[in-house]
Amino acid sequence: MVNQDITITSYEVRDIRFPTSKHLDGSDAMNKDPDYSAAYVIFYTDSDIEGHGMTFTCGRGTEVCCSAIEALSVKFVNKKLSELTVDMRATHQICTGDSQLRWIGPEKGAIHLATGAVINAIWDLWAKAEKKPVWKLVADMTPEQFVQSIDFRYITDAITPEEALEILRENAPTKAIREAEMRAKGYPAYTTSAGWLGYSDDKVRRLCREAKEQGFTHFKQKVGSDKASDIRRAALIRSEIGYDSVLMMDANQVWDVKEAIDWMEDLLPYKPLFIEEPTSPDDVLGHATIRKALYPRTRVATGEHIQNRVIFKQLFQANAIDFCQIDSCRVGGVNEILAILLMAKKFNIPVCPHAGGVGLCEYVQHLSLIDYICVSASTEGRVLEYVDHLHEHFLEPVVMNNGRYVAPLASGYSIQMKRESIEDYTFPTGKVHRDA
Ligand SMILES: C[C@H](O)[C@@H](O)[C@@H](O)[C@H](O)C(=O)O
Ligand SMILES: [Mg+2]
Repeated sequence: MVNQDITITSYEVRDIRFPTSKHLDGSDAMNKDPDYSAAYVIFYTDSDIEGHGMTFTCGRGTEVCCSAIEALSVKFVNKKLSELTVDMRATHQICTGDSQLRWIGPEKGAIHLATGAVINAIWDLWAKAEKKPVWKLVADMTPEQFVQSIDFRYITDAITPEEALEILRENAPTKAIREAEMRAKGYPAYTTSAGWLGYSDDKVRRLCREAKEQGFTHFKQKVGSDKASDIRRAALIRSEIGYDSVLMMDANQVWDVKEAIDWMEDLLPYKPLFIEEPTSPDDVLGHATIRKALYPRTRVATGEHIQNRVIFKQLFQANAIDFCQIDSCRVGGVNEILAILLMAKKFNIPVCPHAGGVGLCEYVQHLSLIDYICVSASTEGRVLEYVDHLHEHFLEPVVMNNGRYVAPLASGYSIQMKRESIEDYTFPTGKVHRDA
């Protein structure tokens, strides 16, 4: 493969922060004032192709992820791209299997967020070398190549490589039909940006109206800070979107298990499709208890803080969730996502990725296309999150049309930021921070 005859020569890591807390964009009951940020990495090569990747953070702490990215990136210098892509499972394990770094995980927290950035940058590099978007690179893989990129350690009690192959082989003959459909129609989305907790009622009302006009039929509301205000806000949103549209609710981990059930009882009249992150992301059995108490009056969703495939496995095994919200860089990048998509398919749980923040929409559009074309072969009950912030900083920002993501066609993982944005928002030396 001539395309891949390139070698990584160096890397650059940047701490990039956007002052979104100024207008409370992205605010919720737990994250009251996020500054949407990226721990960002660029792999340079001996050609003009660069691999870009990032992991999403909320401001303070981005420097910790940058340090972890440095620790991992150095391991890729002098590697040939072909040497990395020939065995993507082994490439993933360069990050997750380091015999010393592993101690500060394993496969969780800042070091795993860093793995997400680094592995995603390698996929970006590979896809650019092959002149394909990442989703198409994966959609063109044989079932064997797809499975070869996954680390099945710790999940074979839920799905074996053979079972994974069976799923992919069954879908392979019809992949082209679904690909054509996605190119023509795009992937259905829902919006969160109308319902941030820190927005005034008037602003929420206006944003709901605008989103409806743009074709959205699914809306997410932030809850969990003050029950009376949640009830008032739910009534307000319902009055704007009606009961033909779908309302979701997101508590961002604020409640204890019993508190979650009691609080939601009072919000059920507004018919939320699901309650997202009702409690700690590590509490598998707590999610199962909440689900048992509320199902089917509402359902349970989680994923943006689920640290790895093992916890997703347990959530599936324990019947703890109804919607699986993979996060493109919370877990260790594309490889681990593929494992989670396959498990979700086996347990018949729809995948509705977490997006928003900065860069997450750009990433996850690829993942939902992979899910539909190769794995789930269904869009039923599936919507991909959309948040209308910071897209202007990307070279190839997401494109929405009538409440759907338009399939991205540019090479790579759509995550490359404009050089000017990288410079201006680098913390603390960039122009935006110096002038603040
Ligand atoms: C801090 C962030 O904006 C979160 O509120 C956001 O990721 C949210 O949970 C979501 O589901 O989009
Ligand atoms: Mg959320």
